[in-house]
Amino acid sequence: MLLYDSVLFDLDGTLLDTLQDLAESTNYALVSSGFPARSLEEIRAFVGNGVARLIHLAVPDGTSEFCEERCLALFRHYYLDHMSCKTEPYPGIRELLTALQQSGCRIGVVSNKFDGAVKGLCRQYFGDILSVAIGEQAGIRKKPAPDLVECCLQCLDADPGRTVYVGDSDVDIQTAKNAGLPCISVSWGFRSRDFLIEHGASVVIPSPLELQKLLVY
Ligand SMILES: O=C(O)COP(=O)(O)O
Repeated sequence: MLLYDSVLFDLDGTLLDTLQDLAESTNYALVSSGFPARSLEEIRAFVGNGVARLIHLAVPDGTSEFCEERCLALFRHYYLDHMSCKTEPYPGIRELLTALQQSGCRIGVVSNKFDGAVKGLCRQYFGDILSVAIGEQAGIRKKPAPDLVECCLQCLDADPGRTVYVGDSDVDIQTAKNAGLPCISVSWGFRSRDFLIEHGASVVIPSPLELQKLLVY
């Protein structure tokens, strides 16, 4: 039995631990641009609002728009070639997705990462378990605007009244709210349980196995 007929997942920090590859690509772009590298913890805090925002926060204050754009282009190019070097699904995620799929759940992914990388990573790690994976693209506002979620609901032909959103960040809590969906926050990703509660999380789940027990029973 399913608690919800459809589940929309965030990608980075929720399904996949992408932090090492994001950090290495960011530091490649920074150092190639003559800027100092950033620590893993700094980069963890910068992720969640798309790669343009990540690079904007990572470059030194006062960097010109031209240099920031060039750094972003270096990042994108390098990341596409290195995005699955150290990236892995969190333990228990494949089992969770398989259990949902076998129970007939519609599963979508909604990410602020650029669309090409989102589709590539989802194909590589989850094959056809996921029905739809949507990332940042021209003409659709990023999360926390509800646009990507609405697009995903449409592609899945999902009933919003029977759908839940699952994510690891404050951006995800706000996105679910803006889209009118219930939100399950998860604390195995890039943000702590305390941070999520401070940012309005009503349900925080500590592991994919616990989430599986909640969603499939
Ligand atoms: O690129 C990012 O900021 C990460 O995006 P996500 O957490 O929405 O998957």
